[in-house]
Amino acid sequence: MQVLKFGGTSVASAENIQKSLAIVAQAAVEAPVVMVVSALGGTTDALIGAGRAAAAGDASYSETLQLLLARHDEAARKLLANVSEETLASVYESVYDRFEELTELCKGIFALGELSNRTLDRLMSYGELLSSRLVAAAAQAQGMHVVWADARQLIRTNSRFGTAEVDMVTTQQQVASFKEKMPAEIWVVPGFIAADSNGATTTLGRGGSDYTAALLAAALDAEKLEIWTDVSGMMTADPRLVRSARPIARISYQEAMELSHFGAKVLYPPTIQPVMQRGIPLWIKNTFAPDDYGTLVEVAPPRAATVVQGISSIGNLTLLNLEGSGMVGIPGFSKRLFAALARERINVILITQSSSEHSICVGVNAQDTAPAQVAVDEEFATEIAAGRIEPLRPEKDLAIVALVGENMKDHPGISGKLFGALGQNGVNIRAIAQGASEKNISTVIRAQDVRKAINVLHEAFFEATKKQVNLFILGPGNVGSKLIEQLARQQPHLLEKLGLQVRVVAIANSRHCLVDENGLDLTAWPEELAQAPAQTLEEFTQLIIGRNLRNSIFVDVTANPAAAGIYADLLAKSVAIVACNKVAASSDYAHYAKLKSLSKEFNTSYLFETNVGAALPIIGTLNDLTRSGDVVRRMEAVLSGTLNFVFNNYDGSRPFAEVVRQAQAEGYTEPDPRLDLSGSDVARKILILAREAGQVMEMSDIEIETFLPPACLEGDVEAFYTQMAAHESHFKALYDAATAAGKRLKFVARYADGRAAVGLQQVAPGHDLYDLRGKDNVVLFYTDRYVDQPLVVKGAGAGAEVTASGVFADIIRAARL
Ligand SMILES: NC(=O)C1=CN([C@@H]2O[C@H](COP(=O)(O)OP(=O)(O)OC[C@H]3O[C@@H](n4cnc5c(N)ncnc54)[C@H](OP(=O)(O)O)[C@@H]3O)[C@@H](O)[C@H]2O)C=CC1
Ligand SMILES: N[C@@H](CC=O)C(=O)O
Repeated sequence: MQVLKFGGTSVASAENIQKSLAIVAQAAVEAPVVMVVSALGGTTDALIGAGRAAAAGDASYSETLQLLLARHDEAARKLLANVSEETLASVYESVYDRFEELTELCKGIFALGELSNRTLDRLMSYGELLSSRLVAAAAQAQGMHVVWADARQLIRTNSRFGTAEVDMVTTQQQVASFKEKMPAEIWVVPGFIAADSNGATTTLGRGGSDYTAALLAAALDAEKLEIWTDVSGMMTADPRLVRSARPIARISYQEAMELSHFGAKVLYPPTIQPVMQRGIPLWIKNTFAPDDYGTLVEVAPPRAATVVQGISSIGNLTLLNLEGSGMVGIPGFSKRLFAALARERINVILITQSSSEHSICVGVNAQDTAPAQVAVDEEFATEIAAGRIEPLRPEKDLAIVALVGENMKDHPGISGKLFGALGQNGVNIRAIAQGASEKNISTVIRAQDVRKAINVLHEAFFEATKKQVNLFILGPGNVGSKLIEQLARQQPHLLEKLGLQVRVVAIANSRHCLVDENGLDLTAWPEELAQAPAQTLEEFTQLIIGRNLRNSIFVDVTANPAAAGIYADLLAKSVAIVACNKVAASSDYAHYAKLKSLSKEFNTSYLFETNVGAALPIIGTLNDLTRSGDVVRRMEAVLSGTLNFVFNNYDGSRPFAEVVRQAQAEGYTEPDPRLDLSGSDVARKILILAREAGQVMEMSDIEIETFLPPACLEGDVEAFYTQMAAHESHFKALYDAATAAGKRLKFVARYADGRAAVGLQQVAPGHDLYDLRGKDNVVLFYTDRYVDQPLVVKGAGAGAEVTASGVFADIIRAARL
């Protein structure tokens, strides 16, 4: 024999019932079938609602019953369209009779104003009684040899209404004798319901139809049990939370049990025990895609390709912490804690105790929080009054996320990877539990982190080839728009070669903010951004934090001080920062140091390679030197693309101001070009290099020798250009003097022994800085290892395209951390 169970969606409508019957008909060709059915999807909830309404004196329960009747009536008409009048009348009678009973029952509840567990069990049983009658009639109408079997005559339980426990021995006997009396090709049996020794209706818990099927499979020693549902098997994670979740083909009973306990809703947890005891294979199949393989739960599945089989979660969790020095070394505290909870019938989901014995922590369903608190505080009233332990401390809004897999046993590094992946994404772990069997590692985290945590873990354990990265880009100007262009072009390459799915979730400037959590269209963004709503920087920060997406990176492509002010908040939430904005790294040393330490503390990136020399690997090289123990003694550099361009192109044949305008037009200058021309931009770059070399320095420690007449720095940018034009002779004189000496003008930054200065110099031929073309930058590092011959980094040091490519490279570094 074989047992096939069809869940609520599989029998939710006449069409679905037809699909289920087709599956049964095909199976019956091989061997007799026991078809266990749930109530039509949504019926049980409706019945409970009607019962509660009636008990509360709300007459609207009768409308609920009418709706249920109409729904069953409609299904019956469709399913039985071709049967004789006589058959139809008899089916209708049985359906209407049930509704009459149901109506009477609800009237009684209404009159008494009370809904006991016993009555509720009876009330709920009508869902399966009706559906199974309907399915049996439809099967008969199709010419199948069907017997309707009342589960209450098959499955015996005790009289604990609501949570009845099965009497296996009597159930086995009743099933055997029924089989003898009523042999048939197909039995149709209502799931979920049973009866106690007095014949009173009991139920097996929500989802209990799976259990009914497993009990019958065990009692009949069936060849197999099939659970037909609306998904193609047990999944590696909840597909509503993880898009890339996939079905698990083969899994052991123990693993399936762990996963079903931890919220894999396709299987009611107690289902596995009866079939596991007899080694009956259990299939989970999809009624709506019957050809899909599904999941086979069996004794010894082949070794899985992945160490972890699935990731599961339980929401609505409260942690109860019992703490106090009075517990240490005294036997019996845990026993009393668990006894107090058990007296209130509170189920303990998770237990942890530190070896200091100073605290015990248990996880319970959130709805049990208040009764648990009362029960435990009462139990320990004496100790609490004496100050030996604290009153029970509940922590709410938590969830469990668990890794499940038999291969985790004796496999080092699994917990390390788990903690690393969660830690990098700012998911704080409140408690941990791992049984000695090593089949399950459970972590308790904030409920609001569950989606992110499961996705991060799914990527870490199942998608070695893919990691999703979520970018929030502020400042799509000169550099920012080039960056977006490069990202759009390289997305396929990143996925294929680096396994990175880089999505731009938000783009904002000072006026608008465009957001799409599924990733923006990187071609249409300029028009869409212009139409998008306004958002303050504070709101943008909250957007990044609030979305709580895994592997989030804030990309600051502005020159704005306020934007630099949000890094600390983001790093503290494990959001990585990639900035070409130089404000933060050149701000007060204390702030710079705080950002560096937050990045360490929260194990996330703060990268700003483009702050010096655009995309040239200057900061990276310096970091490599110092990390390997070298000491930077001296640096000599040209760090302004703008100034190098200007002095390479100015010879007095056209006005100095015009050459500066050209540098601005070509995208080398800061948004405010006065920063370049005044030497301030170079000063902040040498400051950043000195700091990265290990010096504690402030901007005020940098000596800036400006070559601009003071009048050029008064007023706004237009006044700056006007004043430069007015002082043309000053610039010409600087040029002529250098040329007369056979030298070139270079704006040079120098650092030595903790002191730094920037200024214009005449550089002679043969000097390392003399032959520096166009907008190039160069840095000469003199260190303990590079004593006479410096380590030189040289190349294009400004421009939107190259700078964007440097930001891009930092994004990849942050993504691959
Ligand atoms: N050009 C280069 O060679 C290099 C540049 N950099 C750095 O790149 C950064 C950007 O330069 P660049 O692209 O030329 O500058 P742009 O002026 O072209 O772009 C700046 C962008 O920032 C936005 N922005 C400004 N203030 C805010 C704010 N408060 N909130 C949100 N968005 C804001 C602007 O939006 P809006 O249009 O609304 O004002 C604009 O989109 C600068 O920090 C610069 O130092 C670094 C290395 C090299
Ligand atoms: N304005 C800067 C650009 C990069 O920092 C420069 O000219 O070097």
